[in-house]
Amino acid sequence: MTPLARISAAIALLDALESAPRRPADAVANDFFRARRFIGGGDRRAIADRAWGVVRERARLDWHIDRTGAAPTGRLLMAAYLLLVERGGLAGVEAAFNGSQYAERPLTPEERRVLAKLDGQPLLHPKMDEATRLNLPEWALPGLKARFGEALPEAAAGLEGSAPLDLRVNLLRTSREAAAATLAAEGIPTEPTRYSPWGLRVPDRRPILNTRAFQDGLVEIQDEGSQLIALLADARPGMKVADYCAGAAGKTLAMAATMGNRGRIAALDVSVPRLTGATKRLRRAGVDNAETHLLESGDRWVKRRAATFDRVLVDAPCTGTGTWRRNPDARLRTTQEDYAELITKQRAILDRAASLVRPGGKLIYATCSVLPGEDEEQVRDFLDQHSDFDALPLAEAWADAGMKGPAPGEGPHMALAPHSHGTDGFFAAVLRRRT
Ligand SMILES: C[S@@+](CC[C@H](N)C(=O)[O-])C[C@H]1O[C@@H](n2cnc3c(N)ncnc32)[C@H](O)[C@@H]1O
Repeated sequence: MTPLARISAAIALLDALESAPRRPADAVANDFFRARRFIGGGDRRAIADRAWGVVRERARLDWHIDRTGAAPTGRLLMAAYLLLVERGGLAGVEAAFNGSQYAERPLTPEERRVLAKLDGQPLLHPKMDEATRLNLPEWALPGLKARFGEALPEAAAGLEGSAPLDLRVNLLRTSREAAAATLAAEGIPTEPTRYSPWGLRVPDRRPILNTRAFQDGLVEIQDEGSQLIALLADARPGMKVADYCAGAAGKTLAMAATMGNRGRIAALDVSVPRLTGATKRLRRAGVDNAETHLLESGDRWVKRRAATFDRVLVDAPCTGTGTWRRNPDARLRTTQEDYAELITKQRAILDRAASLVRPGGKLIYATCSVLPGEDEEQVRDFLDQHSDFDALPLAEAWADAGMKGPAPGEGPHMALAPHSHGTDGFFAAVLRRRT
């Protein structure tokens, strides 16, 4: 593909995203490329990079375009991106939209008028409101301010950065050192992660899905923060563990490893496709102490097993604000209403899951959100309603899990963020049932 054809295809992808505003962008992009199998790998990457670039900067580009009185079409967004982000100059944009074969048709007089107004403006305009300047949705701003205070600009920049590729070594199959050596022999250098004893970071995000190490189940892709949640669960050999909201079993796998494949894990979820994915991953990783169960309405599974689990991990559905750098479209898609609905849902899930914990057992509540409303405020409300549970200070939960070094933070709970920990934004609270 020529460079101009790639720009044109990126605009077509933006239009496809725009026509499915509630669908996750990566699902739309997968469909887009599946319908265009003639596009090769290098072209795909170039097209997706440009389209994601626009998605990342969408709020700021909208702000600029809105001031000219125009509507943000795919073509205008791309042209504004080339102008304001790539700083290609007006002549460069005209050249990209030159109407030659496979290139975009020339700019219309109206598009030219808009772009002439944007030409020379800084992307971060002094008149921009705080939310747009920081690239944060209005609905999340109060919560983010409460979480980060003075450090908000730094934290917002962290949530915009590019995410590293982290691997969790499958201790059922190998050691961290041996996995690193296997990957190095396949041309993938890695570094040990800062906090997780099982983690390897791939510094330049090389593709690893075709490596032997991955295909043989020696490593799984999992952000270091996510690994730490599984670690705090402190699941030990012989225990009975429930992974409530198990999804595709990311944390089930990690807990199976700390349990040395001994004891039982129930991986529970309401989604059939996710549990199907979980079953495949468990097999590939050689886990044989876990079973999946689909939670359905009217299901008596939870009731029948009340107060019988040593550990219950609730990895609750959330706004995903902590993973915005991986899913830049989520900050555009999620609304205030979604946020309110999720808070209600999290409360119900936590209540139900808590009934599974035996006296003396631990309940771990986790999200990939950095908003206190989904995190410590949920924990506080839960503890107000459940006098039989106490919060375990992070340092104690960390030590319980066999960790010698300092815990990743000083607060009562674990609150990770890209700018402070180099991980995605995650929250975890460890609660112990007394009676
Ligand atoms: C954050 S994701 C879990 C990710 C997973 N633990 C992992 O590490 O890969 C949240 C999950 O909660 C599930 N979920 C949503 N509502 C639920 C409910 N009422 N009960 C149990 N699981 C639910 C979703 O299907 C989704 O898989």
